[in-house]
Amino acid sequence: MKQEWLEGHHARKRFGQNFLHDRHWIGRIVRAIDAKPGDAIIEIGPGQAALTREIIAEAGHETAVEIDRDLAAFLRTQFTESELTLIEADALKLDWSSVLEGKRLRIIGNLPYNISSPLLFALMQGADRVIDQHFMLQKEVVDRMVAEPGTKTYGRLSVMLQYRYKMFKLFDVPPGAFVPPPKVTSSIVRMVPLPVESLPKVDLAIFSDLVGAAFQQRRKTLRNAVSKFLTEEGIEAAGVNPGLRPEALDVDAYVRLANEAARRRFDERAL
Ligand SMILES: C[S@@+](CC[C@H](N)C(=O)[O-])C[C@H]1O[C@@H](n2cnc3c(N)ncnc32)[C@H](O)[C@@H]1O
Repeated sequence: MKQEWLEGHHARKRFGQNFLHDRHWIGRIVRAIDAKPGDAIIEIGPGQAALTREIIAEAGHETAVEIDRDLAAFLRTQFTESELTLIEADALKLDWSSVLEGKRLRIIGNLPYNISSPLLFALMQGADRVIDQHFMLQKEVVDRMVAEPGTKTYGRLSVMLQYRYKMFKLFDVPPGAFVPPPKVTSSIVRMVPLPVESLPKVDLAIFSDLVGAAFQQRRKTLRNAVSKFLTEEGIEAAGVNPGLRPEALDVDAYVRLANEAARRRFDERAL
């Protein structure tokens, strides 16, 4: 019997290592993912294989991205090459569009919390090749991802991700499920990319900049918060009341503002 844990491995803070140890919670997460034989699963940060073992048992194979060399060496002792394809790399520096090429993928991970937002944005690039994503993240981050307009947690992360994915917060996981226990509660989120045909057309760079600017000044009214992009009259032309605060607008309203800003920029250039 191979050892199940890497004895003597000290959890590395810089890699956000909190390993799942509790069978009950591992079981709940694996049931939520519900892998089927032949599913093309990619796991970010397999660590000591708490989820990996179960997923490979169900799907037969998994591709995983791990940054820690010691853990990567350990993982190679646990699985055959036909069970695990291991990419030893920093998930933030990976060219996701090439990794996600071809197959319709299911992405999972108990993510290192320090890189969760940039990683979520990087994965958006390849969302058209993804069936779904299941992640464990800090509860506060998941609350922001799924937040509705008009709430305190609604912000840039909510608007940008809700533009591209339908998201479901599934359940919370307490610190005691991990070794070492993190300081915060975690949550499991399911993200399902919306069909490309259903996405409203928008210039993503302008959309992202405008939404970022709006929420940087979330206490101001829109007329002030997005003044770099649109005049008051421009905001009205997009069908939005300039006296509202940024958190009052839904994703569609931000798309309309970004499109109006893009159109006006284009018209200015054409003059
Ligand atoms: C929170 S631990 C989860 C480990 C394991 N999946 C579990 O549930 O017990 C995060 C894992 O991600 C790895 N990791 C951290 N930063 C990474 C990065 N930039 N790219 C790839 N893996 C990373 C860590 O080494 C660690 O194995």
